[in-house]
Amino acid sequence: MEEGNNKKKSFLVPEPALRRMPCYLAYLKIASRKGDRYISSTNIAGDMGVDPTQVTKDLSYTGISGKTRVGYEVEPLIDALEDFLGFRIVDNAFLFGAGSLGRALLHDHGLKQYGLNVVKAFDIDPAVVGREIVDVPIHHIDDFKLMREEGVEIGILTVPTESAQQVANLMVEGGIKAIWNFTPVRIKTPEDIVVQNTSLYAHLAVMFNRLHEIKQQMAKRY
Ligand SMILES: NC(=O)c1ccc[n+]([C@@H]2O[C@H](COP(=O)([O-])OP(=O)(O)OC[C@H]3O[C@@H](n4cnc5c(N)ncnc54)[C@H](O)[C@@H]3O)[C@@H](O)[C@H]2O)c1
Repeated sequence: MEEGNNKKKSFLVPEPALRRMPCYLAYLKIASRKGDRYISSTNIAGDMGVDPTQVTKDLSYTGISGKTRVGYEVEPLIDALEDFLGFRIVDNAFLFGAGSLGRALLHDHGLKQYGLNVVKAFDIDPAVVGREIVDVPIHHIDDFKLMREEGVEIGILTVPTESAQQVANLMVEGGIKAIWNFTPVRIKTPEDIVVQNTSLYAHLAVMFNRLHEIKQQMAKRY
């Protein structure tokens, strides 16, 4: 699924709370479009299938608290969540591996909305090096070191599994401080590097398993 390499380290905000926050944000934006000015943690909890005390605790990390009886003011809470999650500041990033998944990410408009702007991509394939994909130039990986002075600290890793560790090492040497790792390889990095592993297929496996279990339960019932 999605997990970081930071289990040993202690952070102020627990990862599950951070993962729920974008869902609260999306929910609040829908409420805002409907014209709701206030919303209670009970409503949010009921609609999102979360415990109300959990909602209150999660939202307290933004520094905003609800008012008795009326709940949270929707717009300030949206602002606070976006600020807290870093979605309002756009960070530049490099992408490593402009293949099928890398290209799909370059085409995704959502990344920039959520604060991530891919400015360059790196690959080894002569068929893509020198080209642009949605205005993002593709350079040869060997040129990456020359670009370290650009101060980009975030790297997206979408190379084949066999090259994952080697490219991750290059990324770290080149000044990357946070790696969004889409490969299934559990890459090894120095302690001060943030690694976020993401797998669509892990979620797919959970979906298949749940579907299978529900079908079995239904079959037993009837
Ligand atoms: N997390 C997910 O949900 C998910 C989904 C799909 C694929 N993946 C993983 O993402 C990775 C990429 O998958 P894909 O389908 O896009 O593969 P792909 O073969 O289409 O693309 C890989 C790209 O990396 C380039 N590359 C190879 N070695 C390189 C190197 N040393 N430096 C820079 N670029 C290099 C290749 O030329 C190619 O363009 C794989 O590890 C795959 O397992 C993960």
